[in-house]
Amino acid sequence: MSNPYLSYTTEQTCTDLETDVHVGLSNIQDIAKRHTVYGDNDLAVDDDESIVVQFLKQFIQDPLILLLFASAAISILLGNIDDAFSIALAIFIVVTVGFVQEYRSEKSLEALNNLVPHYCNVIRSGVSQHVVATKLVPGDLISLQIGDRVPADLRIVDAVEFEVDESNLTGETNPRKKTTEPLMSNLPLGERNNMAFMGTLVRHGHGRGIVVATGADTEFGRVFLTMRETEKPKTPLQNSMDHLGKQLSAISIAGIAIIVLVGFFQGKKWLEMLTIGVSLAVAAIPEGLPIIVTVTLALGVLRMSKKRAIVRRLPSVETLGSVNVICSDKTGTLTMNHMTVTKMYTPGMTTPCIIPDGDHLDFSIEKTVGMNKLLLSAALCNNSKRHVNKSDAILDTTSPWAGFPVDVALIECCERFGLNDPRGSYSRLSEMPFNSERKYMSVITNFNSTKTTFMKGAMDHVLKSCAYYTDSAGVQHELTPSIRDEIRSHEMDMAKTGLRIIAAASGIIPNKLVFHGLFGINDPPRPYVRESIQQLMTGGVRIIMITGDSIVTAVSVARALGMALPSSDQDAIQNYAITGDQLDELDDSSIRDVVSRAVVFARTTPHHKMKIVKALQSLGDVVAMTGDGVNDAPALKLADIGIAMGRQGTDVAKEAADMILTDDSFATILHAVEEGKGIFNNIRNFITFQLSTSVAALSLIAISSLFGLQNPLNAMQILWINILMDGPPAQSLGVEAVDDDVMMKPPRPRNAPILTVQLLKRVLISAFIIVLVTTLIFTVEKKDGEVTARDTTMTFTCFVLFDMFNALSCRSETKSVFKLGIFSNRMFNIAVGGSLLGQALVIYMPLFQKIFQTEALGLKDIVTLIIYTSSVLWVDEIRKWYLHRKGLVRTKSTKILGSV
Ligand SMILES: Nc1ncnc2c1ncn2[C@@H]1O[C@H](COP(=O)(O)OP(=O)(O)OP(=O)(O)O)[C@@H](O)[C@H]1O
Ligand SMILES: [Ca+2]
Repeated sequence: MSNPYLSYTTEQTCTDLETDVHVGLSNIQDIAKRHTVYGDNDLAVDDDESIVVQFLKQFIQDPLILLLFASAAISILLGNIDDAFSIALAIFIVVTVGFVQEYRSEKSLEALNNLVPHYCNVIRSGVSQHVVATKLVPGDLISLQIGDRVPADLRIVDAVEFEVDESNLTGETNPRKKTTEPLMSNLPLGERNNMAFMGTLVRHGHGRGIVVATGADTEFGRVFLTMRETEKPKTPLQNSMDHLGKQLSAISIAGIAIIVLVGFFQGKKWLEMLTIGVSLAVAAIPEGLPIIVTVTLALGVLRMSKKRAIVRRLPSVETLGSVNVICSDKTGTLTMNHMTVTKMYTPGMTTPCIIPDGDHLDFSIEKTVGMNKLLLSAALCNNSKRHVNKSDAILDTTSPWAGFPVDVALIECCERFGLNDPRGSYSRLSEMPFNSERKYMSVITNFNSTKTTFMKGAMDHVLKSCAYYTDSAGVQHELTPSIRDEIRSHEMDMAKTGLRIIAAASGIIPNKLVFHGLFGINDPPRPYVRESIQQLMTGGVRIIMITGDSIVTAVSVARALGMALPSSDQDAIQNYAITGDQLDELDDSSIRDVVSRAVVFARTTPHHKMKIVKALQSLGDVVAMTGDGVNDAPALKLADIGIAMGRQGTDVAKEAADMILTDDSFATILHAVEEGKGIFNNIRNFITFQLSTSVAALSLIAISSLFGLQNPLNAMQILWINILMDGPPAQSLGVEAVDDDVMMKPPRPRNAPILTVQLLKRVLISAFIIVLVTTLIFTVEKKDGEVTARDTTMTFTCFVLFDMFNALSCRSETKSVFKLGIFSNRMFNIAVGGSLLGQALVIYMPLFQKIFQTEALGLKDIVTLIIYTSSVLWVDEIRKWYLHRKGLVRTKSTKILGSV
């Protein structure tokens, strides 16, 4: 499809869209009108099918339901209207419960899509504003910089080394350079160089563009609409659940076929056998299993989002429980990224001068000429800006300055020494901006018509460019090797206390600058990081720090945070820490050796992150990696779980990541890993519950058929049991709160099966008890030889109560429900309460009595049944107690005892 804006000049584009290339749209009413015409700039599409149609579809989708309908029809033909009515009602209930669950699962999946709002910078009335991208309208003027996601389809009106990565739209992996020139209007998507498309990512430079299409009208919107038709990819867990479901179906159908055949040969009524067979199939096949898994995953993700971790892809939830290495950057994730200068050093000082804490500007430190030169370089080589708008601040500081935290710390230090921002009097001729590869910043300025270079940054980089130094009196000397050593040893001393070191220099000859001294900058650890690291480590997760900072500073901070380092600095630095440069000199096998034991990677550039992740993965580790920058994106993609910083991270990093931390804090990763492990436990718990019910129901009928007994449960009762098994009680096991002890368990191996021997044993034990006791009750009740309504009611109620007690004990695999708190899962209480109420209606309400062929039971009956059926809980409690006694379960308390 051609696009007219391709061939328009920028002026024509503006005229056509009635906007301005410099100030953007200005009229608020006009913007509102455009918004009503074009709608929100997003891709949310209404479901084309009404909820009623979706519901009705359920009746014809499942072959088993159709079979049930058939048996209802046959019942009518044979004149058994009552039976037909009962079956029809049962179908209705089964389908409704299934539908409600599926509908809920879809709604919660939809909610996931709306968790990460996109922001963008729009210029309206000439003022730049940070707004949610959904509010954009055609004609809006957008400014974009490196790391941004393009919020709508734009005709570019301004481009400075502007390169956009369009791989998610065109598949082309090389970023495309953009221009403002008019082109032919029928170019293919990949060659439309004067346009930027929604969802693509800015990789270089900066630019501006006019919105020409929003929402579903964008190129991405078109692709999205066709994409929606194709099925959503499933997570590995969902796939294995589908697989498990199929296997169980095959087994059940074989079993049911045998039951029906045997019954038939025994001369039972074939219609009754057919109905029971089909109901049993409905009950024994856990068709609800995949749905409950999806809902559990989705609800887990929503819960995590409340704890500030936003999972962008459902499969990541599963991976979280398997993560055994977390690579974290230091600044901003482990530390606050809130920096203050606490020490200053100029050559000649015996000890660095300590800058007292506090806000007051007047303090009694004599500012030497040398210190003044140091401060001046730091102030001139600085990009911090005064806040225009307080609400713009991304950081929680009260500082009136915005910019790189190092720059802010330095300019604030200058202010405290009474040096007011001197940048106005020195015009800046050029700049080498700071980035994580360069590790310094320098500017060339013009003052009184002399060109002077000012530089600040990591010490090694600065010292390399210096040939002289100034002493406290400001006198210039040659930088001899012995002075260099002296400076290094002071740097070392300051870094050992965890301070980040920034050196500063200035001079007229670019490669022979004059060294002025060092700043020691404090960046306190974030709260709870130490505790989180501790908990993760006890849970068998290795924590690795990967930082751009110096090795000494990094080791010191790592140790303060309780990471696994020896107490001697020498030992720690030599054996457990390594710099990026050293890493570059190693071959693949030595790298693997290093990453298997190193705790700190210092002076790294973003490409080292990839190397480290690759090496860890080749060792079989499941790696989580944090990052924020454009250059971190490849490593984030590569890691098993890429974690982007929601506040300070770029859109590029966020798009590459699987999870986003909305508070940028390491402690949040702990919560996410906890949830990941917990969700997996919950899934296993309800599988245990469903399987034991299913096995018990199937065996009960099978046994009575094989021994030529009458059926202990009729079709309606079996269907009712199915609702309990597949429905609310099972689902409520999926939202069980994460157990405290979960972090004591080691991460789950990458491909660990869900059905373990232990789980199957537990299923079989419970099923065995249920079948045994239920058969017993049935035989005792029908002593008179005749199966009466009372007999089946007792058997039926017995089975249902068993199911409830079984659900209760399935709330945890290893922990006593009395320790969990019997009423601590609210959804469980509601589900079980509802089920019991339903059961009461079924046996006491005349209408239902007729349908289910039941009879009212006396209080004594109920008490007897409760006593019998609680056995399944007691036996499981004994099993749990035994596990603890044998020390087969690690809990918080055993660990604490063990470590004392
Ligand atoms: N704004 C700046 N100007 C000049 N030099 C800087 C600036 N910020 C940091 N540095 C220097 O660059 C070094 C490395 O910074 P870099 O940004 O690579 O690490 P970081 O990203 O802050 O740390 P981490 O990787 O732990 O988040 C610092 O140790 C410091 O010496
Ligand atoms: Ca960083």
